[in-house]
Amino acid sequence: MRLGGRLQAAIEILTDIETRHRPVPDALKDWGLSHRFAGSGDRGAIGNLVHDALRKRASHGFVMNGDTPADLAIGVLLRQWGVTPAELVAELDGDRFAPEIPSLADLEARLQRPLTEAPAHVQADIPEWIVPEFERAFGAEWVAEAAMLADRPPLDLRVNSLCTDQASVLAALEAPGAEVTRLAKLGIRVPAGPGPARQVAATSEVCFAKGWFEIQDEGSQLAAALMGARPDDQVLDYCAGGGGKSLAMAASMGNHGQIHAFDADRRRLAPMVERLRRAGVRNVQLVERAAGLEGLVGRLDRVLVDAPCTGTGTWRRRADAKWRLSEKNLADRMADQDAVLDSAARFVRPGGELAYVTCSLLPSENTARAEAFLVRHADFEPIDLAGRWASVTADAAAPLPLARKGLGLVLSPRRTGTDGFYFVAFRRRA
Ligand SMILES: C[S@@+](CC[C@H](N)C(=O)[O-])C[C@H]1O[C@@H](n2cnc3c(N)ncnc32)[C@H](O)[C@@H]1O
Repeated sequence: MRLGGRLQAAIEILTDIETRHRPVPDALKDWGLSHRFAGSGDRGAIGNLVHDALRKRASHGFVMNGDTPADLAIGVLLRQWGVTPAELVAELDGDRFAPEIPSLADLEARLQRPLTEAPAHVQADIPEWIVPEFERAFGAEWVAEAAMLADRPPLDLRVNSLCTDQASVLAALEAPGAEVTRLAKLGIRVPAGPGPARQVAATSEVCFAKGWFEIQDEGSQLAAALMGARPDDQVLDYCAGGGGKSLAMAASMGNHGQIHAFDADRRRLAPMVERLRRAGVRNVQLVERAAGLEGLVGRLDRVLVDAPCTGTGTWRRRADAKWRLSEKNLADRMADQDAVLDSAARFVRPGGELAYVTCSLLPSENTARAEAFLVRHADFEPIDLAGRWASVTADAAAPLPLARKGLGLVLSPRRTGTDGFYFVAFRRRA
């Protein structure tokens, strides 16, 4: 396919997402099924156009003076992929599969509009209603922090220390630019390529099938490491989902001790069966029903609450979620977070630890929930994380990413080069 066909495809998919409220992966998949002639390079390029358009929907809309799917997709080419208006017009000329585009003079005029004239939330590419949360989280830095959530993310892998090491995975992978992560000790980062470049299909590699690595953002790897799980610990992963953090902790515990992996929605645990097998993990036990946890009340060394959240820290990967999030969603998640923390706290033994993690950057879901928990649970106290941060990070000079106000650590693309995560831990008084 030529550029015109790819552009037209992206416009159709963006229209589908907008008008039928379709999740991006579903819309891309449907398009692929009904256009089987498109090769993998075309699909990769079209996927990049769609994701990039959604990541920077507000700023593309401002500069292009319109936010139709065509405006956004053309905005990606001109503002992010380095295509000049003259090149675009010349490339699409005579291409019968290309969409109608504005004239060269019109495109050039639009690009004259400086983004610095846009309202701050447009420069930051976030919904306006959420600005106070970002201001509380980052003070004067909030626009720069939010804007980096609109960049294309890298692909991060966590090397499975139960069967190999970083050097072996790096040698086995055919991934241009892959290197060890700066902070996580077992991570490998494959940077995002430019423009139409396809992301490496890491899960198609033989070494993936052999269990050598998992796909896991560096921030998630750090959150799991900050749990500080030791080989003989009894651990509860109370919101285990597909098991990303259980798998990481299992490896750091050297397959010793025990991790009880629970999720209120037991169907979410299902993929873990295959992941555990592939990784050679033997110290994780799936708990499919809440009743199965009753014998563990007051007995666990460490309990992890990887809470349901708005996912604002992962907006680079799920840009459509950014524009769909509502104040009601946020309020619902906050209520879930209080409830899940209260339920999980019962399982911590005296002297044991409770960790609370979100992949959000909003203080309402992070520091505010941690502080509200301590008000409700006088038998817990916050843990100083400075020593633990120093021990789990590969770069001894990496500054402790303390929350701007209040308890806990805040990771973000700008602070730590990772997805956005919040981590706080409490000790139950003995
Ligand atoms: C952020 S995801 C977990 C991701 C997972 N820990 C990982 O690292 O791959 C949050 C999970 O919490 C679960 N959840 C929501 N409410 C819950 C509750 N009240 N009790 C336990 N799990 C809950 C959801 O089903 C979801 O799987």
